[in-house]
Amino acid sequence: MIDLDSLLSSLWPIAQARVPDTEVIRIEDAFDRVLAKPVISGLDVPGHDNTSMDGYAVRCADFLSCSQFAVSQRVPAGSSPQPLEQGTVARVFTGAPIPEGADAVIMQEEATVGEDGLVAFANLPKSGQWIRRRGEDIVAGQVLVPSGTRLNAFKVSLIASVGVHEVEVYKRLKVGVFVTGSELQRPGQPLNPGQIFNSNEYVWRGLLRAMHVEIESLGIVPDTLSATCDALRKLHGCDVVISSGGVSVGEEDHVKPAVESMGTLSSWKVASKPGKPLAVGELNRDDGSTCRFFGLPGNPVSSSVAFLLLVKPFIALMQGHALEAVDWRLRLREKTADFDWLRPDTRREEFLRVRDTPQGLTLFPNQSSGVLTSMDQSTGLVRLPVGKVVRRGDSLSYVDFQDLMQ
Ligand SMILES: Nc1nc2c(c(=O)[nH]1)N[C@H]1C(S)=C(S)[C@@H](COP(=O)(O)OP(=O)(O)OC[C@H]3O[C@@H](n4cnc5c(N)ncnc54)[C@H](O)[C@@H]3O)O[C@H]1N2
Ligand code: MOO
Repeated sequence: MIDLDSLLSSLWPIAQARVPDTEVIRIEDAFDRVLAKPVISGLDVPGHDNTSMDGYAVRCADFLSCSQFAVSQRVPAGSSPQPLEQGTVARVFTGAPIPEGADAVIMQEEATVGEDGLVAFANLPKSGQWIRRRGEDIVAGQVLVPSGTRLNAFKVSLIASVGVHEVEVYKRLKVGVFVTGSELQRPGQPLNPGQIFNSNEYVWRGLLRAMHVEIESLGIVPDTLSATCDALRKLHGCDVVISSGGVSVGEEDHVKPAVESMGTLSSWKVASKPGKPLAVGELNRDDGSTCRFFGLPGNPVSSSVAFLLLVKPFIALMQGHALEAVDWRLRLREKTADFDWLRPDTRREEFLRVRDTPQGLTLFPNQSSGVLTSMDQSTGLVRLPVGKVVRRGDSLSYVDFQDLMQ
């Protein structure tokens, strides 16, 4: 039996060593993806000086000698103006380019057009007023979005604003999942005697979705060696494969032999409660490459805890996230126990489901690894060293589910 710290230390470098593939995709498809190559603007935005108001483009110096002006040209947005004739003004509309020679815009609300068509203005213009300058938003050559950025709506819009329609992003990780157990039934289907519903898969699905990975699920796989081997063969093209159940020592537990027949099993027992039977290994592909495999225990709490402590951080590291952001051991905080725990496990460290309250940590009354409500009703886990007796008032290491799930 390997201790959890040793297992994590052996796994993290494997995840970090991954060189991610990239692909070029259209910006319409780029939301939530991570840029592999920076987007550099090829142009200035705005591309020309333009007016931010409907009104008149003027030359301030003309106001020294004139008080009424002829309108020498009309410039809608999207047109290309002539240089401004001396002593005249140009009718301009929001977004229109400023004619060469003009150096201010006067809003039309401040203008009066006489019967003779000449325009007079209520106020003298200030040089530069109501002109949006070329490049005031973005300049050509500027790194608009650096690589490593997850693209949200604003960033994709920014990329579109400089006319780029394709971006190079990291390929999404593909995670294959299946659950083993002939007793399992899909939610929504009638339960036959002795059957239970598959709930484990939904913890993974929820957490994997937030990690923006691609999920390929085979759903429920019967407890036979051939069905388990088939499932592994179908999924071994994925980056990571996760299963639950069938990793203990019973005759119905086929995951270990199935993995051994298709690759290697590096460990299958962790000194952790819950989550002791845990098959960690790799599956060989035909081209000589391998795929990571995690066979989690079937018990719902064991499967959830093993996923949170081990699989989720592993995948996050593969995605290029920093170790400091991923390793939950750095999020452990000292909190006071508001409970006694007098019969600790003498061979495995324990992760107790607790609630963080103003009085201290309270213990969920049923710590059985089959009791899924203990996850839902708790706020986090206490990490207890092997054999540790807890008395009310003791200081304990606590990690919040928010930190584990984010
Ligand atoms: N003789 C021994 N028996 C067991 C040991 C042991 O060391 N010696 N370890 C126990 C521990 S600890 C755990 S954890 C479980 C793990 O067993 P498996 O991974 O082989 O899981 P199963 O037997 O297939 O299932 C266990 C339990 O969980 C339920 N289950 C399974 N899959 C799902 C699912 N997708 N959704 C909801 N519930 C699921 C299943 O019906 C069983 O009740 O082994 C102990 N036994
Ligand atoms: O380790 Mo099992 O995961 O305790 O129930």
